[in-house]
Amino acid sequence: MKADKKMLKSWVRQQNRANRSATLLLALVGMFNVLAGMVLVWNLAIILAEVLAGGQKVGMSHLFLFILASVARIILGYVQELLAAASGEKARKRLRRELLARFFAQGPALLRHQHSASLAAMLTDRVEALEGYFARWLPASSLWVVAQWSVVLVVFWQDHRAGFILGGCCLVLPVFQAVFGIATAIASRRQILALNRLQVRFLDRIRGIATIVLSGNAEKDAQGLGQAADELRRRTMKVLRVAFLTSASTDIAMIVALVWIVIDQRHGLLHAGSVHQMAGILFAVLMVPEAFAPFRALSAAYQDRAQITNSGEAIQKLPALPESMNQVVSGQAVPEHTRHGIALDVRGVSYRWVNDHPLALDDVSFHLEAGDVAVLTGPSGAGKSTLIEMLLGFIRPSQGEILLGGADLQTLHPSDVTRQISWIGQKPVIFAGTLRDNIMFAAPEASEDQLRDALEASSVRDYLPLLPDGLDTRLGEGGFGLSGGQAQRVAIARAFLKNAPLLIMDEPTAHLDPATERDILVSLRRLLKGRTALISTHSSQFHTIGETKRLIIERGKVTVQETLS
Ligand SMILES: Nc1ncnc2c1ncn2[C@@H]1O[C@H](COP(=O)(O)OP(=O)(O)OP(=O)(O)O)[C@@H](O)[C@H]1O
Repeated sequence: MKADKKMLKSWVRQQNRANRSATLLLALVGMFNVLAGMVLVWNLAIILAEVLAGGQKVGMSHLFLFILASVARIILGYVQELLAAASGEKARKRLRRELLARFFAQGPALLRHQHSASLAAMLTDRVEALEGYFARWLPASSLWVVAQWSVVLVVFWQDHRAGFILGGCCLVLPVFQAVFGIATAIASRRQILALNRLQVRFLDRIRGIATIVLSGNAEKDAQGLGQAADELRRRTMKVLRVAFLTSASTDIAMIVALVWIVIDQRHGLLHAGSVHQMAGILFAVLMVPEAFAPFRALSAAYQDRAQITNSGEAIQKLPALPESMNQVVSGQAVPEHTRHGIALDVRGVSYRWVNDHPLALDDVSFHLEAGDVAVLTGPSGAGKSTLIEMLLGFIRPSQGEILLGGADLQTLHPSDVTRQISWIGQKPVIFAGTLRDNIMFAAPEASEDQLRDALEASSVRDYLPLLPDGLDTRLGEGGFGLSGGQAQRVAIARAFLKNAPLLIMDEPTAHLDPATERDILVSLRRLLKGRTALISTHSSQFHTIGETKRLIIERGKVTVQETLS
């Protein structure tokens, strides 16, 4: 728990450092704004004193300085807004890049312990909610003490008694900050948790809409959703109430300072000996709101501060980037492959998902020569998917090593690993976009000739006439749907285009009927030529695909390892 807090603090410090120059620039502009405010109020006080003294001509220089300071404040305020928006946007872009890198480095393993709705919300809502932290909280927190106490000092220099009163009232503000700050942090954290619960619940319901309707539970489920939405509403109202109380307490302190100074200075106000004396008292009174403005900006951004802790905690739960992603290994080995494929060596590999649970992989060893086609079978839960995730580089062995083309997977940059491997899973992901986009996604730089060959070899060409716009038909959410077999051919076409020397497949025909499976096997046979392959499957049809090795895995151990002639 303590270690988590330490990590969170260091992450927040790292974010603050990354935004330091923008924060300092904003604070500097804010300080100029405060100085312009002093010039404005001083000249206004003199003009008012001259008018109140009766009949005296208003000095043109004071009027000019008053207008100049007013225009300067408008311009500085505008510049502040622009800089704040730019600073918030830059920080959000940086965070999204960091998050995406972590998501991609983890791959599918991430979805085993995080809900996809939480991940989507983290990348969108949570990062968006940090805008205020970078754009408002950081500049306000670095400016408020300096800005507020320079106003108090200037008032003190003009009128000692008024300066003392103003300073005294300002001293109670940190107490309010401590009390309401804790309350805001708690309320805001509860609001985020309620929002997350609603998002997860909502996405689950949308995905399972058919199951819910067919089970006759639609109304009950809608009530559940309504309750979750109501909880979020209550939590949000609580955050707003605390924010209102913080703002009201600052206003009370300001009114007390104002009334106190006016009562204390009433004799001077009514019987001032000179315009200068009257201007001094008016200046002290008019500067009261200016003295409280920096704290008001700070308390308005207090909710934003709570967001960084909430988001930071969620981001910290994500696994860190693998070290090889952050460092450039000089002189690192490069995997070697031949025109037959690439060699794969798995040596004494073990892995445990959860401490105290049995090993998911227990001292697994096997060797594939370039061009070998290994069919991996075993009962459910034996460790096939765990092995595949490890070969794809998403998880790392706790013991043993994996050599790809003679190079240790651990020492390779993840992009070097992915270049060597094509992966075909049970259900390929079809993105919203055209069929062409979906296939070219594997190799965006591929030529039209290469695309044509991939369409031919994968048999995608066979169903093109059935699609309304052929290759340009829009697929995915809101687009045209593909059957399981057609979608799997898209995955095979991607693998042809990528042309990687190692093919890894995880039950590529699991959801297909026997006839479609046979068709897919024809395309896969073509794909296997000149490549090494490891195919995890429950289907006996794969024993006819040109298998050269047979591996059986049970309870995390390779129990059978045969080389076939
Ligand atoms: N994220 C995880 N957290 C904890 N345990 C896990 C996790 N993923 C897998 N396991 C466990 O590891 C073991 C191997 O699971 P794995 O998914 O690799 O089996 P499999 O052979 O691919 O099964 P199937 O054929 O059903 O897909 C199982 O006991 C499983 O419960």
